[in-house]
Amino acid sequence: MTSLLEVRDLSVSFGGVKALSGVSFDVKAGEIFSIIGPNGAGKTTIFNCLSGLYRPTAGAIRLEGRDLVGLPPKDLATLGIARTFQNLGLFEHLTVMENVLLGRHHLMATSLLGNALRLRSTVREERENRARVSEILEIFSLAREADTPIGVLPYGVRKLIEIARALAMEPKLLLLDEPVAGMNHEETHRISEAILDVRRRHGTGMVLVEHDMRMVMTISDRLMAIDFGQHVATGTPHEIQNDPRVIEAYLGRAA
Ligand SMILES: Nc1ncnc2c1ncn2[C@@H]1O[C@H](COP(=O)(O)OP(=O)(O)OP(=O)(O)O)[C@@H](O)[C@H]1O
Repeated sequence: MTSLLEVRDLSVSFGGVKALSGVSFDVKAGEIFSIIGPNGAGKTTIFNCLSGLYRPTAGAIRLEGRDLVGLPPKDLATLGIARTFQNLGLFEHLTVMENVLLGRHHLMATSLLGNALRLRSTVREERENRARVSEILEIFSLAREADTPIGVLPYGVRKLIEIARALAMEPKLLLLDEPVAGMNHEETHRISEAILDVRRRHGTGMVLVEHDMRMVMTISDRLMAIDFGQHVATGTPHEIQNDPRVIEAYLGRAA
C-alpha cells in the first residue's frame, strides 16, 4: 500500500544551524503518527515544511505520490493538508459555526456576487456547508455552542474549535501542533477522544506534535523520536517507550 505521506531525507538549515538533517518517515492513510523530541529537536520545523511555511534545504515530501516541496500553503491546503497552530488563530467576535465555516472557505464555489444576489445555488451551498459543519461540531460535542461567540468560551473549548475548523477543510492529512498544551486532564481526555473519533469516522491521517507523553502514547499508532534534528527511532508506543536510544535521547532528559 502506498503511503499517504512520504518524507525523505528532509534537511533544513538556518544559516549555520542545521535544524533538520536527513529525516525520513511515512504516514499511512488513517494513521495517527506522532513526532516527539526535546525542545529544539526540530518538530515545528518538520510541521512548517509539511504546511509550506518553510522550504527544505534538501529532501522530498510527497502526498499520495505527489511532490509538495515548493508549493505555497494555500496550494497544500487545496491538495488536502490542514494544520492547527500552537497559538489559536480564531476570530473572537465570530460564532463557533462561523469560525468553523471559515475552514471550508476554499471548498466554497460561490462568488461574492452570488452571495449579494442570494442566488438559489448560493443558498443551497450555504445550507450544505452549515450541515457539514454541524456534523463536525457534533463529533466535538459542540453543537450546543454553535451560535456562541468564541470570545466567551474557555481556552480548552477554543482549542477543540480550532481542530474542528481544520477538519472542516476535509483534509487527507491533519497536522496537529500541540493540541493539548495548557489543558487540564479532563480537557486533554476530551480532545484525545475527539481526535480518535475523527479518525474513526473520516479515516483522516494525522501527524501530531505534542509534549504530553501520556496523551501521545495513548492515541498514536506509531511515533518517531528525533533529537538535534536527527532521527532517533520510529515504532509503536510500546517500542518507543522501551527503546534505549529514545530513553537516552529524550525521556531520560525530559524530567
Ligand atoms: N526560523 C528560524 N530561524 C532560525 N533558527 C530556527 C528557526 N526555526 C527553528 N530554528 C532552530 O531550529 C531548531 C529546531 O527548532 P524547532 O522549533 O523545530 O524545534 P521543536 O522541536 O519544535 O522545539 P519545541 O518543542 O521547543 O517547540 C532549533 O535550534 C531552533 O532554534
